[in-house]
Amino acid sequence: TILTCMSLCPLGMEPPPERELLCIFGTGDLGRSLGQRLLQTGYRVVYGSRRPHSCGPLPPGAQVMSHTEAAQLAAVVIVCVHREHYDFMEEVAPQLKGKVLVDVSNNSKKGLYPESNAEFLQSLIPAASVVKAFNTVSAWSLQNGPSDAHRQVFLCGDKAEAKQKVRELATRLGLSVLDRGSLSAAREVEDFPLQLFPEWRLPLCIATGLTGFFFFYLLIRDIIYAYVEQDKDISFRIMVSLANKVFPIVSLIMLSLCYLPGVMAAILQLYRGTKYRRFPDWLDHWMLCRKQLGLLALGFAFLHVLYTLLIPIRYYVRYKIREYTVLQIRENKTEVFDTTTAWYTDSYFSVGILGFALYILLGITSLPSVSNALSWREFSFVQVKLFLYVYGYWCACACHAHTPHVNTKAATHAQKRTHAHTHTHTHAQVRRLTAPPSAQAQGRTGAVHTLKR
Ligand SMILES: NC(=O)C1=CN([C@@H]2O[C@H](COP(=O)(O)OP(=O)(O)OC[C@H]3O[C@@H](n4cnc5c(N)ncnc54)[C@H](OP(=O)(O)O)[C@@H]3O)[C@@H](O)[C@H]2O)C=CC1
Ligand SMILES: [Cu+2]
Repeated sequence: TILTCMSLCPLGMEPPPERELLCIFGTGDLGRSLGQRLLQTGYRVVYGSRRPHSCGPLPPGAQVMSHTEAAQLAAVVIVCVHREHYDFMEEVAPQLKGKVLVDVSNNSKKGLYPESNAEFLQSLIPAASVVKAFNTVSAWSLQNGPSDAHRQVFLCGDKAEAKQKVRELATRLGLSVLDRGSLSAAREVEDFPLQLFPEWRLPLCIATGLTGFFFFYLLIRDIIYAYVEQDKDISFRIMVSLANKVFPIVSLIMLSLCYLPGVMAAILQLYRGTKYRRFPDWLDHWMLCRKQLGLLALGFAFLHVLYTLLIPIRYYVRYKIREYTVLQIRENKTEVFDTTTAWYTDSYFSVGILGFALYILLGITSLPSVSNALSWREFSFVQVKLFLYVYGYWCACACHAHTPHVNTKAATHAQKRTHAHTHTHTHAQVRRLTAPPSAQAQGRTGAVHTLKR
């Protein structure tokens, strides 16, 4: 007997455990992918189907039979059927007594049914323990091996042992599991796949609203006004000039909206004398999307930078410079270099760049991966970012407070000049425009001559 035992269990190893049998209802996309993964992981799989003999191709090694037969064989039944078809479950109810039922279903819309799918299933089969799981992984990602983004499984259920079983199963499939509590949390879990950037919604709405508002405001003020009052068509300005006014305005407003609720919350806490009371809902919502507000503000600031860098290569700007140069030549005048203007424009740009650098710094320190890597001391140092913010905001404000000032100064300067030119040259220009090309050439050589002279 010792010899036979030695040969049966060599090196004192226990005999390999019987591979556990799992049951899957439904041979659709998810049923097949999940079954395939379970087989690869070392489970045995039996499918329960309405048409065990005519269902599509199944993963090799799986058995198919009727729902009743399949349910009898396994302790865990994964229901890969849409909720609309759950009524067939009632016929199988006697075989499902005391079993673990896994509900994987999702809905196509929020609030389609009064109760969650999992709770509905539990009410159909009260004698089974329903566990909600796997609804956030897709058939596709199961087939391709789950990537990081598709690894998260949320569990909920009322029976601890049932949950433990499903947790083991999911872990063996290489998924990471998060327990969301009792079955009443199923509704929330079922809403996860339907969520569309929930914390981005409000900031995006604000950004769109502000952009739209300022765009139309500036459209009326600049372009439509010029068209109606002076009969000038400057509609081309919509693309760059107008956009480059809208973006910094929206960016600064979003930045202040990002920091305002924190200040308001602090004031509220001081006023109430306690930090243990809930904030009002609106403030709560607002506080929760601060990061997104800040990131959008950074995005708009970035656009402003790009649009500003673009200015020198714009056709309109190059045209204006050329025109002005030509006028100077014709007038035989030289503009003296104005140190004050040079100082103005240079400091305006440098303040803008520094403001943008602070913006980026704020953006980086708000990333969780960065703030998590900081020690407490470093973290409290980063708290100084509030100060940095104030400074950055001040810089940006200063920059933009200067913008109209510098611009109007330069613009009135330039305008005065061009006006002077147009006034003195109107007749000459009209003559030149109506004159034949040879005369135009003459005019030009005349200008060159005057320049040489
Ligand atoms: N596809 C996916 O990526 C994901 C799907 N889910 C959920 O998994 C469930 C199944 O999805 P999926 O596999 O894509 O759907 P499919 O439409 O591909 O498959 C559904 C299966 O349900 C069975 N079925 C259909 N009608 C009935 C009925 N009247 N009575 C009994 N059984 C029926 C059929 O199997 P048979 O013919 O063998 O009876 C069918 O193959 C859904 O609740 C879905 O929300 C969750 C996460 C991801
Ligand atoms: Cu600017």
